[in-house]
Amino acid sequence: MTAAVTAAHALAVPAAEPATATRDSRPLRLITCGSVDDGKSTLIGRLLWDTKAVKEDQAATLQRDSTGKQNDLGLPDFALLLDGLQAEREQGITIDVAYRYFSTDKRSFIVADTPGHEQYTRNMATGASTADLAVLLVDARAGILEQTRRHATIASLLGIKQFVLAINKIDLTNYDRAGFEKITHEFREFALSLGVKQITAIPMSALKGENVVYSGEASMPWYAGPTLVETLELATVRSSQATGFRFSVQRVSRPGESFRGYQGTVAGGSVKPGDSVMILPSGMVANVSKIVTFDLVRNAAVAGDAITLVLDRQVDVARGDMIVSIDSQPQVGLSFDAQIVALQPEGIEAGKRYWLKSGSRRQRVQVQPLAQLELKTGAWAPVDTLYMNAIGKVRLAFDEQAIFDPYEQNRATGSFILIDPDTNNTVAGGMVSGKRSELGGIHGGDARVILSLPADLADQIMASELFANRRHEAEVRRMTAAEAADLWSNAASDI
Ligand SMILES: Nc1nc2c(ncn2[C@@H]2O[C@H](COP(=O)(O)OP(=O)(O)OP(=O)(O)O)[C@@H](O)[C@H]2O)c(=O)[nH]1
Repeated sequence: MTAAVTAAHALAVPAAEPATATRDSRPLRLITCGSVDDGKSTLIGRLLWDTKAVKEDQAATLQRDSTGKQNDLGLPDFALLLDGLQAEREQGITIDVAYRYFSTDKRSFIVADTPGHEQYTRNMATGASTADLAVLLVDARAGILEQTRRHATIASLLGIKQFVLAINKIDLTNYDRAGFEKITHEFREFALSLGVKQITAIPMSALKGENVVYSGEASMPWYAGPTLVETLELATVRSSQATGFRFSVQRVSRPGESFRGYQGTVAGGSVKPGDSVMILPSGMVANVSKIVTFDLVRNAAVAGDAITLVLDRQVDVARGDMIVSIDSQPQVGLSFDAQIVALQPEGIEAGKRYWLKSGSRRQRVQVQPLAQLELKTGAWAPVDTLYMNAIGKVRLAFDEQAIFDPYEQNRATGSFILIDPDTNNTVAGGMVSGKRSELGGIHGGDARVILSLPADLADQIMASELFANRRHEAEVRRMTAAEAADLWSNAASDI
């Protein structure tokens, strides 16, 4: 066993729990992104190795598996550290993301380790990416690619404001300073169009460990900036979000006649016994009488806590309902605007009905693509279909009241995935920007169709839909075809 392995063991970080930091008790969460082969696995492996987060058994396996594959420094192939995860993934469909923990004496870190583009975007969108910072990997020889722009855009849509541009494999360009500066400049220009200002560009060799944990000064005397880990140590952890109490009911627990509790995870804000809450979508009101966890009665719970909530009266609460604070409520409505990332080759078709899943809620939704982001120019172009990997603005039209917060206010209650009912595939991940204030529900999207019918028949159809779906907010309008066309083009230009 080598000295390095012994040290690694001494400082090993438990796989299931983040290490406790000595200064900032909140770990910094980061994601790494880049194109295939930019060196993501090598970088994460290097981070774990150089911060001594590799456990003895892993280190021994790594040394063994790397035999014959060492780089010119005689170091193992760090990407192999992550291969175990791939095997896990092949066995089960539920593991989308693994979190790797490492720490320095200043703070602890959680890195979301997601192989491949598809799962990666999916996890961003389902809220697994609660990241404070994104590390964007670029191959120093290739520079900024469309994938770099896409990942930067998605990360910024997801509210990430701190970026590290890791210009990797700099050793393969002979540590070329001009090349590094050119890539940095190009990325800064692009990032400005996203409104991203906090960018640290670092020339790096993940393979050789230069400017990752240890300085690369010997090879790059021209670079006086921080290493990756120094940057991460100074990054800020996002403050908690701006919504009130949010609790999505996952299970109604009725172990006996006298006890009825609602189980789930707090998705925003906090709650304590005595608080007045509202159950959505019914709008019924109750007070919290007790908060229970698996072994304790608690006097408060905050975002992230898994609890059973007991109310002071018998109210009708079902799985998928949301219990919220009375004084700060989410938006309830039939039509919302959202931004989505299409994840499957079949794309997102106008008017097709999908399942939308957000927290424990699952609802039918009709999706109307409105515009697609052109990655080269940053402009939004009108579209009817969003193909794989496209980032688009859409309108969501529901049959029954939907409940969301704008994503920027609450990542959990503002994000969703779309599932194709025919294939059961997750076809998109999305973030809600807000409720539509104009025509409610399906009418915004369907106006063209319904209004092309004779006016009284249109009224009849709308009235029966209103009745069937309890669309309290919907507005029945009688219009001429020209008015309808105007309404539609105004709505389309309003995206
Ligand atoms: N010379 C050099 N090679 C590197 C560096 N970083 C990674 N590599 C090599 O580049 C190849 C790809 O690295 P990976 O870490 O597997 O890349 P990845 O981005 O994780 O690739 P995927 O897992 O396929 O997405 C491997 O052969 C690495 O050894 C570097 O800084 N310098």
